Amino acid sequence: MPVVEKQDRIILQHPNGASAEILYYGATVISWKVPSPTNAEPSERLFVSSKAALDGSKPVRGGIPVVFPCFGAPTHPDHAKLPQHGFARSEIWKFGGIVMDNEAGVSVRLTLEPTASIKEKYERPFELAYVVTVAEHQLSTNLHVKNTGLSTTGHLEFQALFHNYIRAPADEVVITPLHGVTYYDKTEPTEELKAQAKTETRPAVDVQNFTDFVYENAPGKYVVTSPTGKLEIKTKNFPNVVVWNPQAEAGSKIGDMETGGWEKYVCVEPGYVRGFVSLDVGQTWTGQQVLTVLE
Ligand SMILES: O=P(O)(O)OC[C@H]1O[C@H](O)[C@H](O)[C@@H](O)[C@@H]1O
Repeated sequence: MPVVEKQDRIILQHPNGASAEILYYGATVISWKVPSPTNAEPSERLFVSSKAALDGSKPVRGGIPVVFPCFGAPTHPDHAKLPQHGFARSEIWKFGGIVMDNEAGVSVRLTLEPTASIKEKYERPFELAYVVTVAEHQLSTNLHVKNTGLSTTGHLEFQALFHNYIRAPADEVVITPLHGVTYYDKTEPTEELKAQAKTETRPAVDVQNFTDFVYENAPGKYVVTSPTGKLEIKTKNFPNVVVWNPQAEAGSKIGDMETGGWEKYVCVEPGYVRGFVSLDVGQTWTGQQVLTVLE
């Protein structure tokens, strides 16, 4: 059975060995094991902290949390009552059916509509559908956002991001090609400095120091390279990418981060987080990423 439904999660199994696990909580992909073109033995490509809560008590520290409708602390009046990174990563999604189940890919849909707990803090009408697909060397995630409102409720304004925790030795991993791209540095101490546009000068971006950079007008296709593997991230409708690694400086202050966890991953997070997507009534926006194992 290539799609296995358990009480708290769905497991996708591709006939050639790749697999993924998705929690209903947050629609969080918490495991992606995949063979590489040169090694038929599937290996885990995502990082999940051993201290992460997987029981729905708090967002998962690792895997691929879905960030919606705000990235970071809310800045839009519609999001004012929401926690950091919004509610999508901490709500229970529904199973919306199998989309595809063959050699080309094994794929399921999860859905989220306003629940009582969302309505307490967020009033906009919306529908989310999240489609996760496992192929031989690939994992694709697609987020479809629909404005289900009436003409009187107006535009749906939101941010969205896939918070990928890519398993890799943080002292050796590099991300390309970001040379020449404008970015904002969230590690700066003041709001004024955080808002200052900088230009990336490195041909290959590393995270050997505490890094929390939001790249603007990013190329949409990235390669994450380390001695343990090479991964391509190809995106659609995500003009930004965030590169985050807290290193010991900030990582040791994160309650659900295992000791030294920051040495084991880099977050490369495609998103729409500078400004807002503005969706007219009845319209749907789709953000997509395709992760391909190259080595
Ligand atoms: O601790 P969390 O709410 O999961 O956020 C973890 C991190 O997410 C993103 O990468 C942000 O750019 C960081 O500033 C933030 O620290």
